[in-house]
Amino acid sequence: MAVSADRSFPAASQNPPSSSTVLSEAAAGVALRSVTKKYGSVTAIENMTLDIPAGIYCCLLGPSGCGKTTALRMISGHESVTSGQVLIDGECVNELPAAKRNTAMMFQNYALFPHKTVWQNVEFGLKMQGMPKAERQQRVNEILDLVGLDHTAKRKPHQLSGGQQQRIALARALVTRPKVLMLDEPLSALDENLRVRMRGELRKIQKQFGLTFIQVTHHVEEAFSLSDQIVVMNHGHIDQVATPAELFKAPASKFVARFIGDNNIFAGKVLDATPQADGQDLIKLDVEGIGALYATGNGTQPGTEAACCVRPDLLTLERGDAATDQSPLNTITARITQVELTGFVTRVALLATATGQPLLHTLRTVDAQSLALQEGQTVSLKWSANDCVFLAH
Ligand SMILES: Nc1ncnc2c1ncn2[C@@H]1O[C@H](COP(=O)(O)OP(=O)(O)OP(=O)(O)O)[C@@H](O)[C@H]1O
Repeated sequence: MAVSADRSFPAASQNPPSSSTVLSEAAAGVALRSVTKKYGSVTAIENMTLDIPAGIYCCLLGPSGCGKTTALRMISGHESVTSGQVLIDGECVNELPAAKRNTAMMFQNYALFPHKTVWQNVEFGLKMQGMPKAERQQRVNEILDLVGLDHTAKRKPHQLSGGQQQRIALARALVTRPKVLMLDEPLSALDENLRVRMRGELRKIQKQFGLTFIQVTHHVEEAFSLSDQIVVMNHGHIDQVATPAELFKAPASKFVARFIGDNNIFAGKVLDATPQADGQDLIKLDVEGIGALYATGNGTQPGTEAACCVRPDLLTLERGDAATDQSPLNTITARITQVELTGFVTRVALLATATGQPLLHTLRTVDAQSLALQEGQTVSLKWSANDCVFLAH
């Protein structure tokens, strides 16, 4: 696979090495089988089973303390498992030390040696492997060229920008030709603009090499923009494994719907579930104070406590009270508490008239302006059952 001509790493040579010469190892898949990790009385990970196919960008996403770093460190070998198995390329690596797992780790703070030059920093892992000098020189030169930083080889890390330090950390991780690269919050030290640019570069290099990348992040947007597969974690468990598009369309639980942000969630009791032609059920929920709401989903029984959610962009807002509306859509009346113009999109915060529940609607600014929305107005919000995701837990 040749390095594409439009790569954005600056100052790369005119004849960059191809990624296949720089990284000759094939990517490996990673799997966890019923993995549990306990620190004394604290259970950080409980019975986690996961498959990460070779060559994908996978993000472990979740709030602080949910166990993402622990999961990553067990894969890399920096942490042992209490029970269960970690498989790399189908082989159980529980007993293999980190250095023997054919993986590399890129740390949050880059962990560059401040007293060593860029060149020496990148060379370090190869030296530890006992690689002969001539081969080391060739490898380091190739990878520095590839990340466009060969001209910084003699500098110390503090003489580099944040983005350049990040690229050196990446080069140092890639130079050992790992089958899996693990990244622990690699962008968190960067400012917002650089973070967005560097995540594009990370994604690009992962695709170029076809390597398996596993990244820990608590940034929803970052996980969405980088991943082929997102693993949403909650209190040491996996709540959902999905592509970004699937996660956006159909969060699997109240926790996921909340964590990925801005969904309107209604808790209620299932009244009935009617099978539809597409294999999904049309589920009628009784929501206290609001009445019946219709959602689409599967696997529920009447009488079950459950919830449903709808994205803020899938609501339709109409001026005026909805009390007499007989349409088949879900309809509730709400009062606008804030209209926030954020650019092309306007965010409208509301309170449900019947219950006082906070709600959010987003719409194109041009549409918000034509509706002349203002704080204090009473409006109706409508949405179809197809856009309303049933949440069993
Ligand atoms: N060495 C340790 N000793 C005891 N408890 C630990 C240790 N490391 C982690 N834990 C606990 O295990 C749980 C999971 O921690 P972990 O660092 O994996 O979470 P995280 O999702 O990566 O959080 P963050 O985003 O804040 O880094 C937490 O309750 C944490 O306090």
